Amino acid sequence: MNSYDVAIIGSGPGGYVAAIRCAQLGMKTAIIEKYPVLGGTCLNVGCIPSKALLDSSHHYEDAVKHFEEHGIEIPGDIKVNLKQMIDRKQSVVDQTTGGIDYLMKKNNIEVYQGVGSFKDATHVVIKGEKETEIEAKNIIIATGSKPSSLPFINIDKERIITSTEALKLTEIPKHLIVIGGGVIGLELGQVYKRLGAEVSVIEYMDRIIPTMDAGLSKELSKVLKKQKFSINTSHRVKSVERKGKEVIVKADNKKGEEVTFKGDYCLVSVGRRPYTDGLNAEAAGVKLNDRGQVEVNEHLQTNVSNIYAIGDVVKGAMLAHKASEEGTLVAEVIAGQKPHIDYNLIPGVVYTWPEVASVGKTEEQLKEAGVAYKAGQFPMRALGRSRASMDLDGFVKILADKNTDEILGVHMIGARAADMIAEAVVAMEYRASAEDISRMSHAHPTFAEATKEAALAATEDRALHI
Ligand SMILES: Cc1cc2nc3c(=O)[nH]c(=O)nc-3n(C[C@H](O)[C@H](O)[C@H](O)COP(=O)(O)OP(=O)(O)OC[C@H]3O[C@@H](n4cnc5c(N)ncnc54)[C@H](O)[C@@H]3O)c2cc1C
Ligand SMILES: NC(=O)c1ccc[n+]([C@@H]2O[C@H](COP(=O)([O-])OP(=O)(O)OC[C@H]3O[C@@H](n4cnc5c(N)ncnc54)[C@H](O)[C@@H]3O)[C@@H](O)[C@H]2O)c1
Repeated sequence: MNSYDVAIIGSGPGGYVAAIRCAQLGMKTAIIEKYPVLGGTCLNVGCIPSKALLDSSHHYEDAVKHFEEHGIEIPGDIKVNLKQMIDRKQSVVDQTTGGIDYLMKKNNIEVYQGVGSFKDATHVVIKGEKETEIEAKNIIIATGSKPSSLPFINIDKERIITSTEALKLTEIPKHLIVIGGGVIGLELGQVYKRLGAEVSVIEYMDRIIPTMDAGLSKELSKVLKKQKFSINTSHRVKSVERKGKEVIVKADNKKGEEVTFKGDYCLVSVGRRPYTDGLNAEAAGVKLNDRGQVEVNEHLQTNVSNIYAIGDVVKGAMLAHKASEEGTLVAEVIAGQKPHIDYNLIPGVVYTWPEVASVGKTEEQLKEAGVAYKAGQFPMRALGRSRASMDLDGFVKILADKNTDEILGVHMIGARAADMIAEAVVAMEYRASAEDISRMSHAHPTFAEATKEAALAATEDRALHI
């Protein structure tokens, strides 16, 4: 039987990063993945394919709506070739997952294909083409998550679908009904909206992206409505029914009135659930909590001391970069180091256009905690860079401690906010004040100038260009 210092179950951004870090630290490492392709949700049916489709559909929308204004004329009709778009997405995925194969080989990590199932706290049985058993001193559970649904919905994967099917449709929906106005619903809703679908979003809470700063929800809602999205907040979905090619969704609005939505596809994007099916965690004595997550302490150690868990299968934000940070942390803990993750500084991004990005506390959280704070906000439309590219929507908002000026949260919506948020993460990591950012030179013309201007506004209400 093969023995390892560490065996990792699951090869998503949590598992494969943990494997690389373990190998870098000199540990004999194995990784077990149930699918023939490495990379997990993020690389195969998550982050990467969704961004590939967002990019393609963005190009199409630009060509149809904005090229003429830029002085670019395309003779004849501009058409979508959905098959080519989906094929390109798949080739991006294939290149990316191929890169993980290369990294496993480069780091001498043994890859096992099959479902990993605990036999006991130091042995895992791998049920693939043949059954193999391995032994490991330490085991990391990185089994991720799966889409969740509502009890009365039958996901048929044809017309009533999850994100996985939405990434490989063979036709553009005429009317896509999206249940859940969170990250997946809005990103994939925007893909099909740009390609010509009518899109209706049904959200249970009183605003879309309800966990982010309310200012961001409001601005994104405004922009999406301008893009002709139908946004229906405070709606409680009560039935989803398929009749041939039609999907009928019934919901109660805020007043308790029944509202009926009729479309040809319905995307269910109401969150994801931790995935431990087939893992046989009980054989190792590993405890799950009542939400189905693997229970861990601050070192991401389970109740069994040599078994750790990371990523979507444990508490916290279900984000690829959070999973990867946890993978690194656990590898270093096993190696006897004392790493640390500041969860407050894990940024969150929604890749709609305009992009939405956040780090730290929201205004709602600061108010609830009774923290005295000041806010500085700067609109993207006041930037030369925004006018040059015609990306006028959005703003950057900086929240800083009223007394010390330390930055407590940064919330932005606008072109390239996903990349711009990195400056805020660095600043907060070093406990910068708003004045620190306001005194740093930001290249002109860039979208990042909005961050400096928001910092000036937060420091002394002295933004320059407004
Ligand atoms: C449509 C979509 C878009 C997303 N976009 C983003 C984004 O832009 N940015 C971002 O940060 N996050 C994004 N996410 C979330 C991101 O994909 C997850 O947070 C991330 O993949 C979690 O990583 P993980 O390693 O914990 O688990 P996963 O990536 O889910 O990987 C778990 C792996 O474990 C395997 N596995 C499970 N059980 C077993 C077993 N018993 N034996 C062997 N293998 C097993 C699974 O097959 C899977 O490959 C997106 C998600 C979706 C669905
Ligand atoms: N850009 C990114 O980082 C990215 C992209 C996609 C997915 N993800 C991750 O994947 C996970 C799942 O994404 P998601 O969009 O499914 O979840 P989410 O939690 O972002 O959004 C789910 C939405 O559905 C709403 N909802 C819940 N029950 C409902 C109901 N009965 N009726 C109507 N609305 C309801 C919620 O209020 C919420 O707004 C998220 O945790 C997210 O972090 C991240």
